[in-house]
Amino acid sequence: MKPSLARDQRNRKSRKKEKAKKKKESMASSACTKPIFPSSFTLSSSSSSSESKSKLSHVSFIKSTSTLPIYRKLSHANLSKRSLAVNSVLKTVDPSETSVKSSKSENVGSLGEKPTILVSEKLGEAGLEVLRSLGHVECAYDLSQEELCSKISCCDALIVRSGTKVTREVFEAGKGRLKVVGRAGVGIDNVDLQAATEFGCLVVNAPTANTIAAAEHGIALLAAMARNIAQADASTKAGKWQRSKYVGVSMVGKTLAVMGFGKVGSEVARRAKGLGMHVIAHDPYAPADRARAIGVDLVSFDQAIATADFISLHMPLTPTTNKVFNDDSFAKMKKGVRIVNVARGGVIDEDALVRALDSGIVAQAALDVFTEEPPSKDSKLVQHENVTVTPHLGASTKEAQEGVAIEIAEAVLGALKGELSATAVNAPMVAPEVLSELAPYVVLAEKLGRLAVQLVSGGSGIKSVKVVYRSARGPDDLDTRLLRAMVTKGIIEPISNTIVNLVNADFIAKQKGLRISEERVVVDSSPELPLDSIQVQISSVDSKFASAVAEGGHINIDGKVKFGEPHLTCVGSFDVDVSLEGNLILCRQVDQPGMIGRVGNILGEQNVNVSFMSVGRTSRRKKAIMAIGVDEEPNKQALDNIGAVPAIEEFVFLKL
Ligand SMILES: NC(=O)C1=CN([C@@H]2O[C@H](COP(=O)(O)OP(=O)(O)OC[C@H]3O[C@@H](n4cnc5c(N)ncnc54)[C@H](O)[C@@H]3O)[C@@H](O)[C@H]2O)C=CC1
Ligand SMILES: O=C(O)C(=O)COP(=O)(O)O
Repeated sequence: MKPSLARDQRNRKSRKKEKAKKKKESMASSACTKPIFPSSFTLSSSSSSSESKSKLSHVSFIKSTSTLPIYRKLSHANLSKRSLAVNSVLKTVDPSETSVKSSKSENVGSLGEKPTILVSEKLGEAGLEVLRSLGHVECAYDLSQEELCSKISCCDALIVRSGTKVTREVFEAGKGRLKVVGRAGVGIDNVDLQAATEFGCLVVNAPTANTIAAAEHGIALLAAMARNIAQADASTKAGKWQRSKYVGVSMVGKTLAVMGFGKVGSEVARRAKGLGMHVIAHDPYAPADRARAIGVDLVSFDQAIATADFISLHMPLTPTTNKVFNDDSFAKMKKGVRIVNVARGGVIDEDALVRALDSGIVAQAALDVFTEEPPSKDSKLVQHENVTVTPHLGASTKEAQEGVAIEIAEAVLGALKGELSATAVNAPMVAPEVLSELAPYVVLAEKLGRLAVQLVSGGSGIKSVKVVYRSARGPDDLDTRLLRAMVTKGIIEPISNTIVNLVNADFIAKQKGLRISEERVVVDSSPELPLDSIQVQISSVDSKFASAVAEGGHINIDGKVKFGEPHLTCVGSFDVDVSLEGNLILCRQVDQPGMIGRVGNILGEQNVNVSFMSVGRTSRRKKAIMAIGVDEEPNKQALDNIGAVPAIEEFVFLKL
């Protein structure tokens, strides 16, 4: 079987331009109660493959759920090197909720209409300025949960620090509009990540800018605690002169156990070494060579707490670390141990700590963080005479706050533009160079998914989908997460009202009982290209177009990227070659002269423009498949007339 030639390519480019212009004119804009972004976009390479490969600034977005594509050019002037514009798989707006007004979006670059960004806690001015350059910024602090839920429905992004609880209710209230939550700092324990993922909302944080501030605060608390600085200060200000009461302990030569040897933990360790301390660390995930490089021994949890004179906590609050310091662990500690916590209050059982302080197991504690913030005024822990406290000041230096604000502002704006951020917390991170070369295949993957699902006959529940990637590259040399997400999007969106994106694709597939498996086939093609072809198979379903069912009994379609454009190259076991744009009619007929003309005439009579046509056949004068690309949707009459052509055995109309 040989694919026959595509025709009518001459005017393709000019038609495309016209379409793009039309779409621009009818672009959506927003009111407060309406989401401002057009519905789900997918990445499309620009019309020439060389353009799309060389620069992502040539990448445009196509609104693919509608027959009216919207093209936009991305401005990359301010893109952070750590993130890259790829796609709008992060856009979560429900098409049914999108308002369409005449466009004001010409002057707002790739963001279209200005997004609304709610900042619910104090953020450095430098970051606010970055945000204001592209969005409407509303700073509203100390909101109650109800107030936050009410405001969020009008917001595209929310920026928080540690004081805002971004609960499931908040995501529910922001559904259809809220696309990104930015945590201006490290710890994301105040954000319900599961809910964020379910609602397709990206969560990004600013993980690096406050590391030093937190480490310095840890060291400050360590030294202040060892020398009773806070207590002595209060006593002296109260008119006392208690020199013998506030005799401290030395740090030099003492053992410090750093619990959590990540960014902050290792900076604390480095500084403690400078103070002449012997530093050990516990972190089940930290590489031993990094510890060795700083002169730190990695030890077990029990070993760390049993040998330390000082313990400094730097692990995140997770279900595993929740109250990991409890009666049991205090009982294993060296009597008279001193504890610093600049991580999270929740890693300590605070009642158990009070008991350990009272019994003398713990001589002193210095705490920046609490289970409940602010802690109650009569908290026994806060009031304990051997406890030094600060009100969650670890990240609060001018430098850190400025850095964090800029870091989060860039990440949030990037996410709103459809970029994948290097600081995404609930989405896979795909390297920029990988994204760049996968861009045209992203479009292909979604279109194949969208086509395949339309070939399933109504009533057949889809349970199992297989995506086969043919590539000259080895399986480890191809990151397919993005492609799998796009196939999932293509399959699920036409048959449900769920918007699928990179954040929620796997979750939504699982929730709908859809098993998406992947297979890599190494083929003898150019390793320069990431992929030769993508095949989507849907098994155990009936098809409304029997010819789409391949020998194995599953619906089968293949596609390739040709000249930067997605092409359908196989339907069932018939080879075709048709560009995946506009709409598609697939006909199976007896292979005989005049078929193209007859169908073409029927469409022409109804003013339906044919963009491509391709015929694949089993053998001469036997069965053939005709794939016809059409710009407009044929009316019922045209479709009935096609069906009435005697040689046509079956046909199907598919929207791309
Ligand atoms: N008080 C404050 O203002 C600040 C507090 N923080 C807190 O400090 C924490 C650490 O921050 P970074 O060092 O930047 O994060 P990080 O992610 O670089 O380091 C955390 C480390 O904890 C380790 N870890 C995870 N589970 C563990 C366990 N069960 N036992 C021991 N180690 C475990 C991880 O492997 C990782 O190496 C954050 O999660 C945040 O809660 C961070 C900045 C400021
Ligand atoms: O970055 C972190 O994890 C912090 O705890 C800092 O919190 P903050 O932004 O100061 O409320």
